[in-house]
Amino acid sequence: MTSKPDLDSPEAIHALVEGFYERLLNDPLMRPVFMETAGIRIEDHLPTIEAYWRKMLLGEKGCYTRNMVAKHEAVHAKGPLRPEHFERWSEHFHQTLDELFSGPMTDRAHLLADRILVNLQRRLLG
Ligand code: HEM
Repeated sequence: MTSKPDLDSPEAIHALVEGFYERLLNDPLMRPVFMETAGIRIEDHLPTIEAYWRKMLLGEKGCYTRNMVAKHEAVHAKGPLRPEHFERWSEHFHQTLDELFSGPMTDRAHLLADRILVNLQRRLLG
């Protein structure tokens, strides 16, 4: 068995985001939230998500400075997010991580995602 790399570089984060969004956008529950409700432009959105994770995991400063909660509040106002969206987001995120990476930074990404998701869900759904 070949060991997997850790999620410890911008290149690794790029691969994570590509793999994660491939799953999200092929999922009939999740795709409409991104493509219809929010109407994202993939070519703008994916670099934003990468910047967010570079900030969170690599501590890169200045790359992501927006208010991500407000962004989700705006999506939720246009088309309500439900508990199953949060569950599915989480499944895809953790599965992508497990498939591609392992190591201390990968563990940290699993933990961070859980923590942020719980907070976001509480803010949006109460
Ligand atoms: C139910 C679960 C989630 C759904 C359906 C969801 C969906 C979305 C959508 C549609 C956008 C695009 C907003 C826009 O540009 O109008 C977005 C942006 C974003 N999401 Fe999520 N999201 C979820 C959970 C999360 C979680 C748990 C995180 C972090 C761990 C996260 C991080 C981000 C970030 C950083 C952005 C970029 C915001 C910006 O443009 O500055 N999302 N999300």
